[in-house]
Amino acid sequence: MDKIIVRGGNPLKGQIPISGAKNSALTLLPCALLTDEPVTLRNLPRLADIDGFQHLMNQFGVSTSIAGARPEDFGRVMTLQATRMTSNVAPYDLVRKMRASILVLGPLLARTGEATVSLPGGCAIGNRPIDLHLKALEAFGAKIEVAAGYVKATAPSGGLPGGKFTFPVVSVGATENAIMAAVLAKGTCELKNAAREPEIVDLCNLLVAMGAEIENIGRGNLVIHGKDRLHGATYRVMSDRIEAGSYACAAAMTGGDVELLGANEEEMGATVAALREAGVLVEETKNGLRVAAQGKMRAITLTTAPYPGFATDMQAQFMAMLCMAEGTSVLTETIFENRYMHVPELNRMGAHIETKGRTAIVHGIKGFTGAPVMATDLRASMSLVMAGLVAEGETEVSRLYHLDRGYERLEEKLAMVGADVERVGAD
Ligand SMILES: CC(=O)N[C@H]1[C@@H](OP(=O)(O)OP(=O)(O)OC[C@H]2O[C@@H](n3ccc(=O)[nH]c3=O)[C@H](O)[C@@H]2O)O[C@H](CO)[C@@H](O)[C@@H]1O
Ligand SMILES: C=C(OP(=O)(O)O)C(=O)O
Repeated sequence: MDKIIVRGGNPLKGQIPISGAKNSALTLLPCALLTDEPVTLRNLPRLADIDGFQHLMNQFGVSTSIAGARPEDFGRVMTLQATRMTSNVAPYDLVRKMRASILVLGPLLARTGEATVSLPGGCAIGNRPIDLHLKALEAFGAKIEVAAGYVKATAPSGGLPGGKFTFPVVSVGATENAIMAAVLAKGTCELKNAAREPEIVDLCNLLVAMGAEIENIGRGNLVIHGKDRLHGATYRVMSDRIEAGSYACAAAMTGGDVELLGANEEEMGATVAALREAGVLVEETKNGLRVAAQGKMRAITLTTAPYPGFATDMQAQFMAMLCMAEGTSVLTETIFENRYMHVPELNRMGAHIETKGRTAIVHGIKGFTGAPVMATDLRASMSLVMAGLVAEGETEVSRLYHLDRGYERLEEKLAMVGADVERVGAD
């Protein structure tokens, strides 16, 4: 299996192109199930998760074609067409590899009146139930049965009548599934306490481009008037605010100065605010965001929360960065119960982090020391690469399949800004 070798000590300097957002792409792809016309997505990141989703779509009989994919370019363009569906079953083997597969449930149900999807199960960061996905679909009139590890959703003949649902806790995925089911409902669907993440806005914008009628986009109370049919569209995936935030933290902790091409400050509010509070310079440029270190960083306190709060997907990267700040930072994880898998690995590299339940106390250190490390999830893996960028000596990060799920050609982008990093095949 491949490994990434990082030799620390180089400040990151230069420009980094930011890819299309994984978490947006994973909810835009299943929208192709909602129409028999072609849906073309531009700026799709080249990631293992996107390849996995393409296979899943092919399994339903959706044709997919990729254009303009020169190996040297970041991103690509994919056209999907669900002219005739050959299946509405998402099997365990495909779903278990990628939790986001559950996002086909709503659109399959809306398009074919029935969907059978394997339960995705938990993962390293937490239990991750799907009860809210099911309750929202039920509120819109679906019949839900769970048996033998699969969920089967059925709509009355003629389609989902529509209805109202209030989320007891904010869920990104459940909001997405509910929206995708609602756009083809017979009546009106209302969602309260819906997620407001920029990726949800991206989803709504694509659906509107396909002919959907959605009120209050970007707000917690969504009203969706179902349409008889949607049509095709061409749409550009938003840029990845988590990838951009990760490189911002990496630049800051290495004493660097980078321009993140395509990054959008408006969608990165809490990340930018936290960087500034830590003493990092962040300013908008014509093409994105400039992030530059300004001497020693200050310790800060952060608590993860649904958007517009501080993203759980940025917690591990901030933790690595704050190890290099002056003083003691406090991070609290409120979204996932087990999202501190990076702590023991960072501590092996010389960090001084203590966890007490959902809170992590991060004591500033003078520096990391390189070590062989591995992580059990995507952002945790990134935090280890980042520690490696400032560490004395060599850090060897293994289990790259986590990083490959969410960072397009990470080692190439880091090398573009002066990092000493290479991917090697393990013997
Ligand atoms: C592909 C994608 O977009 N993934 C993102 C999405 O994951 P995902 O959509 O899985 O995360 P959710 O927003 O649904 O999860 C938020 C919280 O709600 C709970 N919950 C969720 C659904 C449910 O039916 N019942 C329930 O209790 C979860 O356990 C968690 O504690 O949002 C997360 C929170 O911003 C991010 O970390 C992930 O990167
Ligand atoms: C947790 C994440 O993704 P997923 O929901 O795909 O596991 C993430 O992107 O940090």
